[in-house]
Amino acid sequence: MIDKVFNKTISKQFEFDEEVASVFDDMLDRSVPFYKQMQKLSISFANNFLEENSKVYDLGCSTASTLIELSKSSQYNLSLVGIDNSKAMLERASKKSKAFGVEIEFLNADIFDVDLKDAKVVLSNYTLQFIRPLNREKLVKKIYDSLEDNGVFIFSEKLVSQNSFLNKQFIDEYYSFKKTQGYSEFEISQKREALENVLIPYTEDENKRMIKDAGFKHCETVFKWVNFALFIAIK
Ligand SMILES: Nc1ncnc2c1ncn2[C@@H]1O[C@H](C[S@+](CC[C@H]([NH3+])C(=O)[O-])CC(=O)[O-])[C@@H](O)[C@H]1O
Ligand SMILES: O=C(O)C(=O)Cc1ccccc1
Repeated sequence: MIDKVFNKTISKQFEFDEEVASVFDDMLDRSVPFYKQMQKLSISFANNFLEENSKVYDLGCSTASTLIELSKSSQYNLSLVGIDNSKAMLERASKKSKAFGVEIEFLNADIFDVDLKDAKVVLSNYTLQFIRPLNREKLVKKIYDSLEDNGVFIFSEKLVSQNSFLNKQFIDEYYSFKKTQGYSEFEISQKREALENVLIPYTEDENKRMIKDAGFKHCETVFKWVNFALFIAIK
């Protein structure tokens, strides 16, 4: 379904509710520059670290597109766990994975409440940005502690620039991108307001600092378009 969530006047904060879940794949595809390419890259980097029966967690799995694509691309039988605190998202995820014949264990829970044991790969695309700072740092430490030796954390995030002049250009570029994707100025500004204090982006350096502080030995930016980036962190 086509995303028209912000085509009407909205006074509440952004939520992953039934309405958002029902149009989510279209929303992500049209709102995140190079979303599909970054998803493909996260899958191919993940595949390099996986073997038979490896355990993979997707934190904030939404409708499970990444885990489904990962399973389809892998030569191995994987143990896949998708975690999301939105019931509406997981209902869709469950239907979709059944339709594709992919076995995934779904946990309708807060990421903080789940034990990520035996993790070889932890994926989290565009989800840390919704976790409050301080908690975000704690979560990344928990991911580090849960990963097996040489395990990897692959994540993508919306970014801000440290430089206020460039930051304004980042925002302008992103809004022109959204216009090319068919969103109106009204929809763009409504969504911006709804996301205020809900989506809290870090700079690229802050993300890398957080990863290093948690103990990861290496962190690389794998892909970047203006204010969106994919990172890989190796334990
Ligand atoms: N504390 C939390 N605990 C569990 N889930 C959470 C929490 N906070 C947010 N979520 C969930 O994280 C997901 C973020 S969307 C991820 C896209 C996906 N990775 C994709 O590549 O398709 C990104 C976006 O909408 O920008 C939503 O489904 C939330 O319900
Ligand atoms: O930051 C924005 O304006 C976005 O639209 C990013 C986004 C994409 C999909 C869900 C939530 C936020």
